[in-house]
Amino acid sequence: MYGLVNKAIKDMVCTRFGEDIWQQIRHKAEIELDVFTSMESYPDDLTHKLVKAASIVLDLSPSDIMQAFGEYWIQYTAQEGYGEMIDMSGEDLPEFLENLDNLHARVGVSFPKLNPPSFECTDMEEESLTLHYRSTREGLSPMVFGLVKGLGERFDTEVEITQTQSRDSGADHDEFLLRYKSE
Ligand SMILES: O=C(O)CCCCN(CCc1ccccc1OCc1ccc(-c2ccc(Oc3ccccc3)cc2)cc1)Cc1ccc(C(=O)O)cc1
Repeated sequence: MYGLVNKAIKDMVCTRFGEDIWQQIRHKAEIELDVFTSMESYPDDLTHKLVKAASIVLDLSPSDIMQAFGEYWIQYTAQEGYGEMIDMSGEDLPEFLENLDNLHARVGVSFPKLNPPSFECTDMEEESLTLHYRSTREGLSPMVFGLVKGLGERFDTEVEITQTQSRDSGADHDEFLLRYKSE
């Protein structure tokens, strides 16, 4: 994952729990680095270690950590200069999700080590859609709940997300039913 992700995790911990909780998490994760370079690519394992250590130190489940991170990612990337990119990708929540693979393709042009997940929308109705999430990475599906919640806040749209299929229980990809109020 690009360092931007690890920087966002550090930033979320520092702003919400303080610097010394971050140091405890970094120590527990046995990570020497204290500064992550946004445009450098780091092993995915480093991010998994951070999530696991944060879950122990904060006494929260890894799923809670990933949901909180997903939500934080939306505001963090907007403040880190990707706000226009997000704004260009859709006028509303469904349109953004339909364009998300294109957004990743655009980022990937400049940053070839990007290994983005794929998001596909089907069964699109006025106030609902099915979101298919495919990733080469294991166990990050709780992050999708937070990402969608964060998008709801960004688009000022009430959204309810339920997982309808899960890789953990044998499906070939994760699937979510999204219900939202169209303004
Ligand atoms: O792999 C998985 O299964 C879960 C990945 C969860 C994080 N994604 C969230 C995607 C997303 C979902 C909903 C709404 C918004 C989302 O993200 C928008 C977005 C996506 C990518 C970036 C991005 C921008 C620059 C990057 O790299 C940099 C950063 C600074 C300078 C140079 C390069 C890396 C990602 C920014 C916003 C974004 C992402 C971040 C990093 C990677 C990667 O390094 O492969 C792949 C995807």
